[in-house]
Amino acid sequence: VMAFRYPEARRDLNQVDDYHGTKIPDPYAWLEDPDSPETMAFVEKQNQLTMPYLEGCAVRARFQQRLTELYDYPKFSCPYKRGSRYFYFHNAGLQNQDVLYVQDSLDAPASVFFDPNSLSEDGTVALKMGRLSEECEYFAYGLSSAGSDWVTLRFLNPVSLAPLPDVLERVKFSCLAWTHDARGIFYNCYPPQDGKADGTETTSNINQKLFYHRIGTEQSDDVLVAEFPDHPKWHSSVTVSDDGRYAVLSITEGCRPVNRLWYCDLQALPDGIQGLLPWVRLVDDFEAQYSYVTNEGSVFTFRSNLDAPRYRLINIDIQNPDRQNWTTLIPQHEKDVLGFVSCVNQRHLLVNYVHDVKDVLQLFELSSGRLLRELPLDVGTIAGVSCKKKHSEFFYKFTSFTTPGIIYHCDLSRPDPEPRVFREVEVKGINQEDFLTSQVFYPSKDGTSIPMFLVHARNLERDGTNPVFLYGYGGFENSIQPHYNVAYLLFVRHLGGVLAVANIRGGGEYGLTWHKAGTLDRKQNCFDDFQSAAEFLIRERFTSASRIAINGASNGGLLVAAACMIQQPQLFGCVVAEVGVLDMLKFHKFTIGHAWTTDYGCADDPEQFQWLIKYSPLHNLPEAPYSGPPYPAVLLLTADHDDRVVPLHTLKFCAALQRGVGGSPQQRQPLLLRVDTRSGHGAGKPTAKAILEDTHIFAFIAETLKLDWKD
Ligand SMILES: O=C([C@@H]1CCCN1C(=O)CCCN1C(=O)NC(c2ccccc2)(c2ccccc2)C1=O)N1CCCC1
Repeated sequence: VMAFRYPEARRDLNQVDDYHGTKIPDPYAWLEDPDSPETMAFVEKQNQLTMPYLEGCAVRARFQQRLTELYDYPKFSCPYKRGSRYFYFHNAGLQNQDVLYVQDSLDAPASVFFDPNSLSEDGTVALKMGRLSEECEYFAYGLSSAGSDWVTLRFLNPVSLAPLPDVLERVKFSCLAWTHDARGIFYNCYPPQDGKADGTETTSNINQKLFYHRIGTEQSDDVLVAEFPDHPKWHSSVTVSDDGRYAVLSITEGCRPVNRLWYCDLQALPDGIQGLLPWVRLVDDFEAQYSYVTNEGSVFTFRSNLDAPRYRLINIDIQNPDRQNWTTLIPQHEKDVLGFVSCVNQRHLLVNYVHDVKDVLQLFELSSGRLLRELPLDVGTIAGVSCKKKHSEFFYKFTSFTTPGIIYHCDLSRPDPEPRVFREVEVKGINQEDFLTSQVFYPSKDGTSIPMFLVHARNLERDGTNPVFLYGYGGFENSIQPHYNVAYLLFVRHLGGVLAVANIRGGGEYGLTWHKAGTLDRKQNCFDDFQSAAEFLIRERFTSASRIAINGASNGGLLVAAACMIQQPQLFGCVVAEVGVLDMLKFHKFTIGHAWTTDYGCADDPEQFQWLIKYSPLHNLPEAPYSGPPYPAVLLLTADHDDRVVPLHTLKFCAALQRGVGGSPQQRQPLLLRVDTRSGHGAGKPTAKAILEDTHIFAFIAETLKLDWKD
């Protein structure tokens, strides 16, 4: 008898697509319409099966109570000095959204500047972006609802807090750059589209445009300053230079770390910004990335990966723009990756390096590129920096798996500038001494050495029985560095687990070569690296296959749900796949999916179709009747307003999984789907939803791996 009766899902056997001569059935294509009664019924039935199971997990109540207790600690961002005042984000502990405060000095009383919690009952309206004009005349801010990428821009007077009537709609993936005269702001928006635009639609986002909005005017009067009708996939982003003179335009196509670099001398515009700007095309190809750092007159400094996969700083004098005149300000490091770079104190550069996935912070001289000093930092990650060229002081926030956050303050105008602890946050109830963080390097299938962080109790017995929570991402040059997560610590402390974070290829941990090695026709390297992590943990007697839970979200959902579960079902005991990319043949058709072809390729291309069909989760599941090794327990998560990775990926995959594997009598472990509502891909998720989701994830892991709570 089957352990679970899964909801029936209609299979439309007439739905067969032809990919360059190969016929591919797509029987659940009807699930691609989020608004059809049939799809809504499918979602309802899945939640009706899953929610009772999750509520019924033995440790759920205990985990939720403990997680809520430990989550309830005060959180602070670095302070940002704007004008004569300081602004910072703060969360008392369980507030759904962080609140923006302002104070006249670092030790003056603070008052609420902007509180997104007042904008919705359930905390699902989030402050996605905010920008004060140069002299603090105005505050521009973007709100998103229910987890969608769509943003509405509004403005307020930063002293009186009085709202302005200006409202800008259809904003998405936008820059927010004031001209220094504070008369207006550059931003991006999309043309009007048929149907909804609330984050539940799957309509493709193309033809993004760049506008200049003058304060006090209607959005319909905004000045179109850049558009690319011949390149519907292009994104543009403006930075106004530190001296306020130049609009620096970065043009990207998809998610490759490369961009064109155009600029406009705003002072040379006879009548100001009246139409398409006379952009000067400093770099007009997609060979490398150029990120504006600062400029001294006509000499611009860029962080670039041109002939430097681990990045370097180059200077370009726009009066002599030919490539042979470009110079190197800070050469590429022979091992470490150049991270963020910010100008501070007029003549210094605050420079971050990543050394074996751990952050380093150094101060350089802008004029010479000379290293001045290293700033002290424990083993971990810089979670935030606040500095401006015109300020002599700066702040940076340190975090790690066991440190919630330490904010440092450094003032370079002092004779002996030493960073000092500005704010250190403690978490009641967690003793940092209980945990041991280590970094190991393990061989992947092709012999490549892969870094992995481990966090476990000091007295861990390596007897092969410890449960493991193995997390990975593996794409888009996204590096997974140590970060504080209370749920991870509860898994270690109360479920006796080992947290493992594998820095697999596709990320940016070792620069472009690491990223490229996990993309396109080499995407299988990500899956090999992740499977090798599990094999290493078993070989080193941390654990055994049935005790391993793997988790990943977004591109990480592809990693776990698909490649690892399907390719090695016997290697894992539990899989939690969040908002995953699971239909690799059709992802480019929905919302912003077309931007991901830079990592994945596209099934429209015959050669790339061959790469994708080999690992696409939806297309590599067993067909019923299945008699292979039982699958791990599976929890699939998605949400109705996820317009980054639309829920259809997960819905179709769930239907195919439950039919292909769920019908087998050997399949004792659950294969479940939970679709959340008024929730999206993750950004801006309210605290209440985040706690509930982490509770469900770890309660499911505890239940299916049969873990007991230990106080
Ligand atoms: O969500 C994602 C991927 C991962 C990184 C951002 N992303 C995105 O899909 C971002 C979507 C929109 N977007 C671009 O298409 N280019 C970005 C960009 C930002 C960060 C990294 C790469 C590109 C951009 C826009 C304007 C100016 C400059 C850059 C951007 O925000 N995925 C979901 C699953 C697979 C990949």
